[in-house]
Amino acid sequence: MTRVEDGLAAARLGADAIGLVFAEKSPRRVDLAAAGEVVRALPPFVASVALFVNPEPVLVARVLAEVRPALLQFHGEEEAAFCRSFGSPYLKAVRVRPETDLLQCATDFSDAAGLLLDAYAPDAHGGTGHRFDWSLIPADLPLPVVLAGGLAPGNVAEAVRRVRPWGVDVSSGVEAAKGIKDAAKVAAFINEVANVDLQLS
Ligand SMILES: O=C(O)c1ccccc1N[C@@H]1O[C@H](COP(=O)(O)O)[C@@H](O)[C@H]1O
Repeated sequence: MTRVEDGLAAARLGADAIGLVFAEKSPRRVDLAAAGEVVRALPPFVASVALFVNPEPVLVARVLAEVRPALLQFHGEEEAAFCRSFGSPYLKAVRVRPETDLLQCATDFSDAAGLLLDAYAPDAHGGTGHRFDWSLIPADLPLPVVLAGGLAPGNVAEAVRRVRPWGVDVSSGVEAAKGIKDAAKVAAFINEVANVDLQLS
């Protein structure tokens, strides 16, 4: 989210959380002042998540102090000691390809709030709109999974049925333009998730 109105619209439509990108090269990058406005406008119980790619510790510290996100999300090559060094709950993003050992990732980041599983792309750390082969996700991962990567209203129901993640994360699949959300697409996405029949017994 780069705009208060997009954050509020997502919250009203039922999003559990919104993301703020602080990655240097992202077209969705938001500055601290705008991010703070988005977070302060959110209603109760809607979480804010600050995304980073190999950040300088001072940036994370400033974001925590000035924006006060509920969660940190690391999309780069950060190690667990770095992720936990801020004393805030975090998600570790893993870009999945066939050789990725997700059970080892869960061990390495055992104190993470969860693993965010995204598509691997050689030239980007996220926000690519690419999906990955969901069958690469072991059924017995000992951490909550947040599924990301190329999700959109047209495929999220299938993703939820097949992967049964703790949460789903979408960026480019619900945009009108980079950094600008399309409320109709956000509504369609959330509606699809809400209506998945998981046939729980
Ligand atoms: O959105 C970005 O520009 C971005 C940049 C660097 C790291 C992560 C980024 N976005 C996150 O990537 C995943 C997947 O996005 P998409 O739905 O495939 O576009 C998601 O967590 C985004 O928030």
